[in-house]
Amino acid sequence: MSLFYLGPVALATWYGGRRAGIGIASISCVLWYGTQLASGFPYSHPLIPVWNALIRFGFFFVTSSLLMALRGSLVEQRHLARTDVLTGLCSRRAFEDRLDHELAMAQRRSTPLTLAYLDLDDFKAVNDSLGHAEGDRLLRTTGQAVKKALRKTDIAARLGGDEFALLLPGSNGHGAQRIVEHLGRELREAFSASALEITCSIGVVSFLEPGVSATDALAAADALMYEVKRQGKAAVAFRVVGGAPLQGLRDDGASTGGA
Ligand SMILES: Nc1nc2c(ncn2[C@@H]2O[C@H](COP(=O)(O)OP(=O)(O)OP(=O)(O)O)[C@@H](O)[C@H]2O)c(=O)[nH]1
Repeated sequence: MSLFYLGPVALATWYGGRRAGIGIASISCVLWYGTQLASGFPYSHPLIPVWNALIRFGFFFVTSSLLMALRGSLVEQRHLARTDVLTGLCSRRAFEDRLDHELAMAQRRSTPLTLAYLDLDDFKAVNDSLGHAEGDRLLRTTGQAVKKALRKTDIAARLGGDEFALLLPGSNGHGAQRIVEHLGRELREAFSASALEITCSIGVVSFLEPGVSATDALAAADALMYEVKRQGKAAVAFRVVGGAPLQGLRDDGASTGGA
């Protein structure tokens, strides 16, 4: 009988929250109390059915509270898994999910999409010379500058260490160039405000005819960023994949300016 009432209480708590759970628990106890009275059972004391109803309500209340705590902790775990705690940007996992989704949308709508891969230059030296806490502060500063530079529809992530990724849905090479230039200004401002001589290397790949997998897209932007590192760091390289080459943008990964 308890389980008969417990099911709806648990479901109401899980999907509707504590109030809904307590509401259903109260209704269940009243109904149960009513059926006990209606059964005509000869209780040794008239208050026994009331006592039973209170005990059941207490049981439902505790169950409901435990379920709420469990649900809260699951929601928090999920949020933590999808967020980079240090910067508040997306985690790698969340970013890859969004990239998958945005690539599928871009393919369906035949719209372009740009992916940028950013890595701080000589970040290890900051950690080594100024300490890990200062390194963390720099990562947070970078995350804030990235957030400031992006549009609401763009997505940014810290993939790990000093590596960041930016996803710019709907942006072709020219649109991405404007955003990345804006990002460069934000980063220079943020770094100079922190009195740190820091630069970064960025690889920006625009997919004009998306049909590429998330893994390959990320690998292409990562490879382009490494090409910038190899050529001396502190620069941005743009690359356009698919469609006709755009005027003013090299599609061979050439460096186009400092970051
Ligand atoms: N402060 C801090 N450091 C981190 C964190 N995660 C990784 N690191 C450090 O970040 C550094 C990453 O260095 P790399 O990107 O490999 O090298 P780099 O010095 O930036 O050199 P280049 O990438 O070649 O310019 C390593 O020293 C890691 O220990 C973190 O969360 N906080």
